Amino acid sequence: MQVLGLNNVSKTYKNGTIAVQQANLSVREGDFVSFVGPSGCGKSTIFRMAAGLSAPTGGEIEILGGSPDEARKSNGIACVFQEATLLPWVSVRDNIALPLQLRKQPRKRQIEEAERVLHLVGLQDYAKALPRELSGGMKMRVSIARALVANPRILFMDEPFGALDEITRQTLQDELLSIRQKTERMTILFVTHNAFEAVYLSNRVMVMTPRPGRIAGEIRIDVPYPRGERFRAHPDFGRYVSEVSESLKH
Ligand SMILES: Nc1ncnc2c1ncn2[C@@H]1O[C@H](COP(=O)(O)OP(=O)(O)OP(=O)(O)O)[C@@H](O)[C@H]1O
Repeated sequence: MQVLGLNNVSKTYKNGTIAVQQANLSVREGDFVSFVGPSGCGKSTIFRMAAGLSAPTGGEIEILGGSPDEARKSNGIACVFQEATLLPWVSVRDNIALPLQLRKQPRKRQIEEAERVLHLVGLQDYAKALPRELSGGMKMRVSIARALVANPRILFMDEPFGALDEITRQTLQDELLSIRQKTERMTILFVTHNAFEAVYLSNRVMVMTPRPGRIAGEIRIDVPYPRGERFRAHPDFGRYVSEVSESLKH
């Protein structure tokens, strides 16, 4: 079942910058789709349009059977960005509960749901901590938990691990795949500069051209989940990474 469709989608900013030109894409439920491409090729712009945060100047976007704005308002989608953007003065649990609080859910439900996703990201012992007491990786886990708290069907992640060291990054990649296994049929769209990360996580890697951004091609990673260290060490992994890296040069 298609959950996201881009039909000739373009975006020209008011200053005349053509950020995205005629992007076409069909994402099926349960896909893990990564976008790779040079800096400034329009990856974030595509995301912002699909997530209803910015309007396209051409073409159509259908998401969860309606418009991006409808999907955002109905909690069907959630976003995670490179910066964790937590409220510094409230506890981890309340940061996570924020989307439910904004939708005026009963307090009891807010706490139950926040506790549920705290377990999912392994931070159950930090419910009462403040963000400043956490490491960068833990802050990102909180940010992911906050995105998951309202059970989105599509999760947009824009370079979520870009600011983390390599070891933390790999740990979080594994945690994300494990969350995905537990979260039935959640679809993930993921922006990264890193070919290794894209191959490890995704079943589809979309390669973008330099500005104006177009989706130049797709590389399918036909390796079943769950994936783990054995995949990272497998010759197929290196081959896929080379294929993605090569396609970025064209
Ligand atoms: N609000 C804006 N107004 C004008 N131009 C913009 C705006 N946002 C982005 N751009 C331009 O659009 C192009 C695409 O930007 P975008 O952030 O989508 O690229 P990106 O591929 O996500 O880049 P990066 O990998 O560096 O994060 C860039 O040339 C950028 O300067």
